[in-house]
Amino acid sequence: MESLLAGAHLHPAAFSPASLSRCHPPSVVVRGVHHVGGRAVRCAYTKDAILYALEHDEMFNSEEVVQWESGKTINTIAAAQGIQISRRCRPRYPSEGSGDDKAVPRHILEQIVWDKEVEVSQRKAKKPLMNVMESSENAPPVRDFIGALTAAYGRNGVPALIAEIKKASPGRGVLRENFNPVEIAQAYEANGAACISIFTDEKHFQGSFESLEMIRNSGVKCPLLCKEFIIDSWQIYYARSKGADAILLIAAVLPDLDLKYMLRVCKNLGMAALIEVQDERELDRVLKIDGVELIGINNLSLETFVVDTSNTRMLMEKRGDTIRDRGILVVGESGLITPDDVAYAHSAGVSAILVGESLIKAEDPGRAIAGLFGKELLH
Ligand SMILES: O=P(O)(O)OC[C@@H](O)[C@@H](O)c1c[nH]c2ccccc12
Repeated sequence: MESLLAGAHLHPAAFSPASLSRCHPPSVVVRGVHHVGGRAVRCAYTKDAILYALEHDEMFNSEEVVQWESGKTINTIAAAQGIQISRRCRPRYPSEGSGDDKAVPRHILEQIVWDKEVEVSQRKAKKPLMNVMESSENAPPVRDFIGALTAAYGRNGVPALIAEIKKASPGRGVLRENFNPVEIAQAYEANGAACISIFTDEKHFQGSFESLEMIRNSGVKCPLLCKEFIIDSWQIYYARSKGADAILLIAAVLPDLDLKYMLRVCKNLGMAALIEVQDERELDRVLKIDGVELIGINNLSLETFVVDTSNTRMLMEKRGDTIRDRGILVVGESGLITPDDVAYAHSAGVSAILVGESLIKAEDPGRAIAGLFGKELLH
């Protein structure tokens, strides 16, 4: 499966423009047999990998293409996995079809994803994959996100804190008027946050990649999570190029093959992936994937933006044993405000928590950390 990422073992004749024009970002679209040293190895190629290979003339000895995975559309594949988000697949290449502009999103998450498709296609047009890959190579070195969480948990005996920087959210509007992301990050770090999560989505959360980059260049040492709605591996390279050490992958948005592929992209870049689930079905999908190290259980429904803090406990009761056996670290996410909330999440079995609103809204977000835990954190 090495070719999954490299995209470098393909024969151009196997891929007609018509097949590439299908609407499949960036899932695996084709399976093939690749002959290595006389041995046939089954491979899966992503559309990005194919396009990358086509664009860069990196064609080697692909033999036979067995079957287009894409007899089905991405939406059919996703729906069969319980995903409620449809992809509109805005045109990226001239041969690709356009989305249906009159469609109405079913809920806020679908709206966000549709907006993200437009944003990413525009960003990609300005900075193609090759350029962003190159910038990611020149980015400041990756820091160990999971290591920082584990160390902080060991040090404090309470779940490690991923403190979040977000100016606004669709459910709550603007959370803080006087908003200086670098100052907040420094205050979080000084008060014992293990890692920092930075919203980069502009349209719905008023975040930016500039804040991520500024925080990374400000001397803050905590590993940084790029909090983005990732739908395309291009965004992972982009996040890395801006100094991110980890990214978020949302199981409600991404079909299994995208999760697997993107996890692999992350690992190749040395980054961590926080894979976020909100229900049992998503958790079971994620637990089937090899190499998962970090799962976030969200108490926030991304369809309704309603919070239920018992969600983490409920899912841990059901799947905690498997999670522990696999050595996966779980992050409890959203709606945590008081030391009792933290204790509740801890007793459910999480080793880390992701907290935004209750810190951001406080007059002094740094000092609010001691209030959240009921004690000062060591760092
Ligand atoms: O601000 P809160 O309730 O402390 O939650 C933080 C974080 O969990 C939340 O921002 C979040 C986690 N995953 C998401 C996905 C989309 C939107 C928001 C989120």
